[in-house]
Amino acid sequence: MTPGPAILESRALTVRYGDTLAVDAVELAIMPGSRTAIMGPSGSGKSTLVHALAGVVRPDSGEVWFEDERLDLLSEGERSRRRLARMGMVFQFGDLVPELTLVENVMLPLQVLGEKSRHARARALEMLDTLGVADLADRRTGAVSGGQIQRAAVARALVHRPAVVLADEPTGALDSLTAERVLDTLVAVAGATGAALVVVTHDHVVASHLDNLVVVRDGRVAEGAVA
Ligand SMILES: Nc1ncnc2c1ncn2[C@@H]1O[C@H](COP(=O)(O)OP(=O)(O)OP(=O)(O)O)[C@@H](O)[C@H]1O
Repeated sequence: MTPGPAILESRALTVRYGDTLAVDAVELAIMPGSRTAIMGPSGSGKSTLVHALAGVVRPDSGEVWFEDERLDLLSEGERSRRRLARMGMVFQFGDLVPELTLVENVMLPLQVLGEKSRHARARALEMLDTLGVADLADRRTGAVSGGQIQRAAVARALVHRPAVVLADEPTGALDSLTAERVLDTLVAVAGATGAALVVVTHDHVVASHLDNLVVVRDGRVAEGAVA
């Protein structure tokens, strides 16, 4: 099969955990620069789907295409390199390294890509500034708020200008006002860098900031709609 115009695409993607069919023959196409919400009941397979799209979880069958390449056929090391270089990930609790400062965390993707420390630091500070937390750059995660950690996590996910940002409940641990602000910034910065955005969420307010809605039920895409 030839790859389509999507930047990230699954074909008959299936993931099992033992007897549990977590993702069941999912067909999903993420277009460049698009903004997609993935919603559905707890345990319906949203996280597993996103992790399989990111190449973290290898499918039992089916295909994952990323930038015209079969991600699922690559070795773990190659998948990890593609992910670090071309994807950004944001999780519910930020997932920053607590021993590092915010700026050191945001520098990580650039350093993995071989950028010199001085340049990486300058770009990381710029991105933290865009997210409104540059003044906290030299603090560790223990000394800032949850909303500020999520801003730094968004900065880390976008600093290397990835093609796609995959976010799994990125604002799930925040109060609704902070969540909305973080999400607004995520959408704006992803838009400015041209990254496609895929956000798993339980929150209809969060989904309303995005353009496409994918509903997952029992591991299947139940519905795809353009808001
Ligand atoms: N590591 C694992 N080992 C075994 N089963 C798992 C594992 N991870 C997920 N599952 C199962 O796979 C199914 C899908 O889980 P998944 O976490 O993808 O759902 P979800 O829609 O993201 O749920 P939630 O909204 O509660 O985070 C569930 O039945 C879950 O119990």
